[in-house]
Amino acid sequence: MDVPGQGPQSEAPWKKMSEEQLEKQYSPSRWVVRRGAEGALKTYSEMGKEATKRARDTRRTLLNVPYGDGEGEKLDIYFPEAGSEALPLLVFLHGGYWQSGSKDESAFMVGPLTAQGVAVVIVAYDIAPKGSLDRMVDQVTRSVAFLQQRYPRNEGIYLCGHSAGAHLAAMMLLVNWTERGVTCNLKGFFLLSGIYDLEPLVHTSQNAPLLLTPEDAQRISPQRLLEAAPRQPADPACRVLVIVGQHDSPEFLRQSREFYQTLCRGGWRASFEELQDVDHFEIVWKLTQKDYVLNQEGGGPAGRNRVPYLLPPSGTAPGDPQGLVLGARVGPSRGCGWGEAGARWYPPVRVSA
Ligand SMILES: Nc1ccccc1C(=O)C[C@H](N)C(=O)O
Repeated sequence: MDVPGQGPQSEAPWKKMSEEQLEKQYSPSRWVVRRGAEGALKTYSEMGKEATKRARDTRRTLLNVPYGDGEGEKLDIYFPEAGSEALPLLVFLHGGYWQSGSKDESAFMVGPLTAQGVAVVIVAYDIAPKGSLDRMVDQVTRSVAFLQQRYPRNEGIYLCGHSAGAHLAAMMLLVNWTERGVTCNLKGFFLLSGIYDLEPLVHTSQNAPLLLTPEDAQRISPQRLLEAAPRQPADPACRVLVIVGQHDSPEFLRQSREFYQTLCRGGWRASFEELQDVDHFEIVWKLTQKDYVLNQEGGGPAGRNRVPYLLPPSGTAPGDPQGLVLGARVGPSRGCGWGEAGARWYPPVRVSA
């Protein structure tokens, strides 16, 4: 399958690793630098539960909205104060290696984002062993189509996924929405510490409930699918922000970097950030904190050293593009951007300026 010198797979470093090394690379909790492995998992879970409780106690919600007939096909919607259906929707897909986690402990970003006028949707999907990876991908696809149909006046759907959830979000880059009978207003993807090539996992203990074969892994790996058949975004303005933590494992860093490069080659408006001083779990639970870099406001004058992420630009003039604005790191940035080294991202108002 792999021809030397033909793309990242040919020199994939994981192929030279021992079973033990590979196991460690794909155990995010073994790379954390604070709290220890167990402490990191515990804090992550506590933060998620607390944030979800707070979100449900303080926000206007629609909980357990069915997006399909399956028992597990439910999503929770958290609304900002101002009642309108013309809102940007941030849709979150939780992590947990497709075998742990739930929507009921994953409402991390609801506080900071709803306070800024964004509706947040947390999607449940059937984790293994109940669900197969194919089923999860199909469920997430249907949840996004459902949201578009239920909120046709939305100001953009932004998919955010963490870890395994970033894989599921990335699979949405490949969906033919027309075949699904919808025109999705997908405006952006925030992929946090994701896995985009599943093949290495086939050889780790994580595969026990997943039962993936190398062929399955190939079929549902966005990295492999996009390498084999580059696909263009339906909306050329749609952006993809690939983010990984400094204290993710080298394999996780490699996966993010290579996925980002593949997106660039395929003509996507992609950007890559290695977020300093955060690990695989902090990268997402810190979304509970309004001063976290990923919760900083988008927009603002060009030239300021700001990193707009998950929030809409403030002070946008009427008629300007609304919605969430993906990263504009002003300063040295890695990789190809829009095909040029050191490319920057600017909010839409700046692009045309
Ligand atoms: N609970 C999670 C939530 C989100 C992302 C990963 C996990 C993991 O548990 C990963 C793996 N089992 C680890 O111990 O590193």
